[in-house]
Amino acid sequence: MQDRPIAFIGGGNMAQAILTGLLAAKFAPSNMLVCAPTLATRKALTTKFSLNVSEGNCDAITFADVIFIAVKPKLVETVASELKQAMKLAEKQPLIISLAAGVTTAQLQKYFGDKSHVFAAMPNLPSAVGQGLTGVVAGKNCDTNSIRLVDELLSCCGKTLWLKDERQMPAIVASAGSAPAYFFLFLEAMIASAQKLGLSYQDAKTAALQSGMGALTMAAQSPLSVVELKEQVTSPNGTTHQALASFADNNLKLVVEQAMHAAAKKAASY
Ligand SMILES: NC(=O)C1=CN([C@@H]2O[C@H](COP(=O)(O)OP(=O)(O)OC[C@H]3O[C@@H](n4cnc5c(N)ncnc54)[C@H](O)[C@@H]3O)[C@@H](O)[C@H]2O)C=CC1
Ligand SMILES: O=C(O)[C@@H]1CCC=N1
Repeated sequence: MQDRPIAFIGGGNMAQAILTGLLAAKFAPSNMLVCAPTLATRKALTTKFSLNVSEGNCDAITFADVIFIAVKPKLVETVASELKQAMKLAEKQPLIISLAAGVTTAQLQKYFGDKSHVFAAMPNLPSAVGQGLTGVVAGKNCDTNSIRLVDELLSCCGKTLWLKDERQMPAIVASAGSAPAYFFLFLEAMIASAQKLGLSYQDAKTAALQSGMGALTMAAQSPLSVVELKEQVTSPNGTTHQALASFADNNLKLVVEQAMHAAAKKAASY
């Protein structure tokens, strides 16, 4: 699998996160092509990863048999019409894996043609460190072998979640695609508060990060529920109780619910 030629349309944040995950899983940079319109991006990518770059998206068709679409959702249709032409000329049906939020397999099938082999995937940024979560749905023409291949590829970047019902995709966008940003925001707020309480930036960051990593590791490994773990931290009328009461007064759960609904609603709007 590691010697398969793979191309990316778009070389931004998400393409680079998946690339980093694949390279860490021993994919050869010489088997990777990134098609990016801006010279600065192409130069940065060659310097950082020593892989192939091209200004023209259609080079992806001759180069690869797996193509990640890593442009903004609104650009997928435009990019697809370019690639569709090249696919016709080359008489090739590469596997198309869209990373675009909210773009469905039915839309992809329409953009790339009825015979195309499309996957709608929703990864997240921790793919770069092998800790990603990718929700994924296969289009109607994808056979067992291509599903297995896509699963193996995405698994190089973390966990995969194959959705039985594509209507769940906005929920995956809200709870995985966008979610790393919620944790970064929470860390940002904790670091700033710890500084106000007297810690240096570095100590505040260490305290927040180590507590976060410790809590997430426990939540992943413990047989106890997150509610039970939370109770283990909370002494009756102690310090944690005061903090949690303040969160409750400010309706943190509702704040989170509203934020995730807003993300899901946006995903369903593309
Ligand atoms: N950033 C994230 O955490 C996640 C992003 N995604 C999805 O990944 C896709 C890309 O997002 P990001 O990487 O964050 O955006 P980005 O803005 O970092 O990267 C997009 C890249 O596409 C390039 N581009 C623009 N027009 C192009 C064209 N016609 N042909 C080829 N390349 C073109 C841009 O130069 C840019 O480098 C989006 O659809 C987004 O929904 C999905 C999950 C997580
Ligand atoms: O913010 C966005 O639209 C993209 C999709 C999920 C994460 N980033």
